[in-house]
Amino acid sequence: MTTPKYKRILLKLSGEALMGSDAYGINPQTIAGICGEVKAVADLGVEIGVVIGGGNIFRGMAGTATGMDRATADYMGMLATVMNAMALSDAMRQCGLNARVQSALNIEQVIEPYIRGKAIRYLEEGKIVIFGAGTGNPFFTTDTAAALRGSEIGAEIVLKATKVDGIYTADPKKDPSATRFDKISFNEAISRNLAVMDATAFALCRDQKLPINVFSIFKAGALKRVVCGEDEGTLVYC
Ligand SMILES: Nc1ncnc2c1ncn2[C@@H]1O[C@H](COP(=O)(O)OP(=O)(O)O)[C@@H](O)[C@H]1O
Ligand SMILES: O=c1ccn([C@@H]2O[C@H](COP(=O)(O)OP(=O)(O)O)[C@@H](O)[C@H]2O)c(=O)[nH]1
Repeated sequence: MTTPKYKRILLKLSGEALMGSDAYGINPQTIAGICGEVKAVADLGVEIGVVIGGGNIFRGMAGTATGMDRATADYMGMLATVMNAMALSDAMRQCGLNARVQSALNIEQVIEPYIRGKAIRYLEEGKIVIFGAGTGNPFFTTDTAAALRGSEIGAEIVLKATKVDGIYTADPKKDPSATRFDKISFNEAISRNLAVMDATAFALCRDQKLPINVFSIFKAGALKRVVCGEDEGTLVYC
């Protein structure tokens, strides 16, 4: 059996990863595929915390473009991540995984609040914990929520699952000549202003000495390869 390199991980799934080829929302085949990738890692005995984005439903910055107050738009974005968290937990249940959702915003009739000790207990019991509502604060992103929750639960690494297969010298969607880094230090990633992740998230992980690996969620088996310490995506190190 393959031996995982990490005992506990924090997986950040971008909201847009749930869209598949749709224009917005959640694509059932895509979410089922992602659950399959997560199951392959859970079956190795790895403890998994998940932070889910909301960009497939609502993005705060898009709201402000229409003149909406930034904080109001950000709260709407956080509620979007709650919907994704609920959809993901249900899809996980359908593929035989035991998941719990916790929310950084209080909506007790819908999901339980974020309680760090309880989240850690669930992880120890082998349950997957999905953290909804980001950090619970406007002006932040779910990447920062991943850095925060990853630090809080004592994860050994933050795995950022996204649409690109690593960190490039420039946004590969806009610049076809961009080249991929195998690894990059936090300081270089921050000083190069790489838009793949926000500086707050990079800085928090750097200060907590929590490495990040950026990889493609659409590449079959990539998540398992990262967890097993194989060369996949881009590693951000201290
Ligand atoms: N230097 C870079 N290397 C890799 N991806 C980058 C870079 N700059 C910008 N990106 C973009 O960042 C996105 C990954 O961030 P993510 O949070 O998943 O996306 P979004 O915020 O759009 O949901 C990629 O889809 C890619 O287009
Ligand atoms: O701690 C947080 C996390 C998220 N958001 C809001 O929720 C939206 C969705 O999160 P994000 O853009 O990080 O999702 P992703 O890019 O991963 O799909 C953001 O645009 C913000 O408006 C926020 O205000 N605070």
